Amino acid sequence: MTLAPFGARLHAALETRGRLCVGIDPHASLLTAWGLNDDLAGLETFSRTVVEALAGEVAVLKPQAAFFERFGSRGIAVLERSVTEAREAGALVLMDAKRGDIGSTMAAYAETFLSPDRALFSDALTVSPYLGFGSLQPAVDLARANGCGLFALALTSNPEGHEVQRAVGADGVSVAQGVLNRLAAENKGAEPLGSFGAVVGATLAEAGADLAINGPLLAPGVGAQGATAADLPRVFGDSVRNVVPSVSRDILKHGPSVAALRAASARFVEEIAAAVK
Ligand SMILES: O=C(O)c1cc(=O)[nH]c(=O)n1[C@@H]1O[C@H](COP(=O)(O)O)[C@@H](O)[C@H]1O
Repeated sequence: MTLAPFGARLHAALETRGRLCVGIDPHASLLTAWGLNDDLAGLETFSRTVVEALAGEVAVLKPQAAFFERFGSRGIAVLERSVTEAREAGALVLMDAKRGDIGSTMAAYAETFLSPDRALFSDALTVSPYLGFGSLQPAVDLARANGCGLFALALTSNPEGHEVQRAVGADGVSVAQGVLNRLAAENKGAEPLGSFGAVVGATLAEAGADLAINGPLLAPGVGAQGATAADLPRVFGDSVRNVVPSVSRDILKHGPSVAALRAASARFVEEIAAAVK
């Protein structure tokens, strides 16, 4: 079955389920706070609970691969099941693996996450463009062919990102703006929304870049990193209509109660809707 383009699927999901991505980040401290052990069984219970609570509710779930990789191949098996079950329950899955390498290796990463016949097949993948945006071409091509999306790191939520991303090249264009321009080119003419998104932290004092890429803008940093829904219009300006705020710890801390997880994510959806008119 061929999927419709990711941008169109995301646009529809945001309209029907609300504008929110929830991260599945099984931190050791969260497992402990949920009364679980920091082991494979704890990981399994945590992930199953988040998927059960939220995959039928929120537009996007974003598993953070690092927390599953901590447990080796059996942790990755848990990740595989989480992805499959979340997709079956109707959530779009954005795999947060931040892959980026030379083109020939990038092709293998793309196959892993963006080929429908692979166990970790996801609707979209976070990618790092810092080996040069062109090195991502195999992922761009496979995503386009299979109805998937990419989110390229442009202006990340952490303070250290600035030294690389705000650097200005000989042409007077910042590194981040260069990434945004390449994404805009990939999204040209796409309706209602392109499939090639940027990551732009909600924690930024200001974007200081042209965010009109005709694609989604993933905005981590809301909650535990200090940003709030009210910050979004200031950071994103007119492009706020394409923002997809992402929250992990500030929702996950409400578990293990399924009802409390749902209530916390519903509160964020409401706050975001009120801030992003
Ligand atoms: O790509 C990301 O999702 C991401 C990019 C970024 O600039 N900053 C950022 O925090 N993230 C991820 O978003 C999540 C943030 O988690 P919380 O701070 O708990 O909401 C983590 O999984 C990060 O790896």
